[in-house]
Amino acid sequence: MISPYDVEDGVLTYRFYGRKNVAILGCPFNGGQARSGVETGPLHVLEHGLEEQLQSLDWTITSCKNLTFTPPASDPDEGKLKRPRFVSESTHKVASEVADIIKSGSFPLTIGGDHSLAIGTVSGVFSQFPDACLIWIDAHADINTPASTPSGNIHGCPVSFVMGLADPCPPQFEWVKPLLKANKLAYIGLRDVDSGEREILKKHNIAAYSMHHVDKFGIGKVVEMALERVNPDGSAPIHLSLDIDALDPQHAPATGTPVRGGLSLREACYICEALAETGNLVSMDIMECNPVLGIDERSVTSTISAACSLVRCAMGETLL
Ligand SMILES: NC(=[NH2+])NCCC[C@H](N)C(=O)O
Ligand SMILES: [Mn+2]
Ligand SMILES: [Mn+2]
Repeated sequence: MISPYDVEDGVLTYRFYGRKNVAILGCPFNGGQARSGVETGPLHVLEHGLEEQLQSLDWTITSCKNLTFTPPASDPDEGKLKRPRFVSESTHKVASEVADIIKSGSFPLTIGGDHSLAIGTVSGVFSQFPDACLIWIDAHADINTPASTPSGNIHGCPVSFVMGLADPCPPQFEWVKPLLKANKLAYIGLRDVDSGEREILKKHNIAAYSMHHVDKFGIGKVVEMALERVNPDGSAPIHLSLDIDALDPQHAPATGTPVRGGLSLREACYICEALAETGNLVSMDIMECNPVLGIDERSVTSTISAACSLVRCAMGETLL
């Protein structure tokens, strides 16, 4: 049984908040990887009408702001890591914004930008909800360490940073606390995992459901198993970090590191709905939409509208 949920007059309860207040945090940031354009993701998602869509789901938008990120004048590589200062300073800012949003009683909805931003969102959420768990929906595990990263792109490393696996911790990231424990993390949608990452997943016995598991068990069972692993008694707050490349490129082609054989739109929607159903969702990231990489108007629109659909599902749409 998936953890119980409260439905009152057909409206989902978000039990860690008194009312349905959401603060949208646009993060036009691209420093965690090499392809420009991902910084325009938030603008496209908002122009698609996300605010109105959330309002029609009875959410009050308490704030909607875009952060600004300015690259430092000098930012030499730290070992293999590229743009360590830019990523560190930017994600530090995101962490404090997310923490402030939660303190003010709103649900932080963070729109990226590349997935290195999750260093900030996870740090912010776990500073306020120390017993939270993290559901990471992605083609990639993003758990490379500074030693294992094949690319040096920090968007492939955020999970290792928030778990404190980077040893030694790069000096730029000393502010990041190891708030995430291995038994509080579950992945769904994996299909492009580096060999170093595979070792880390095994060593720490992290709940990782790949596309193979989705095919084998079906998405309903996979979500149930994932929640059972990270939230066995159903009481923990949940942060959802969603990389749009978890979707099959058929549905979300405009992204920097697409991988074939991904989640159908319905499977991804189902994950979001099931998490909403728990009533325990406290925060969500939607990352890695890169409109510049769409080959035509249609591929951009399908990517952005998929992102908006997933947000709406997590914010209670289909159960209303
Ligand atoms: N957030 C993402 N799209 N990450 C892709 C990571 C790709 C690869 N594993 C790397 O470390 O570079
Ligand atoms: Mn990815
Ligand atoms: Mn990712």
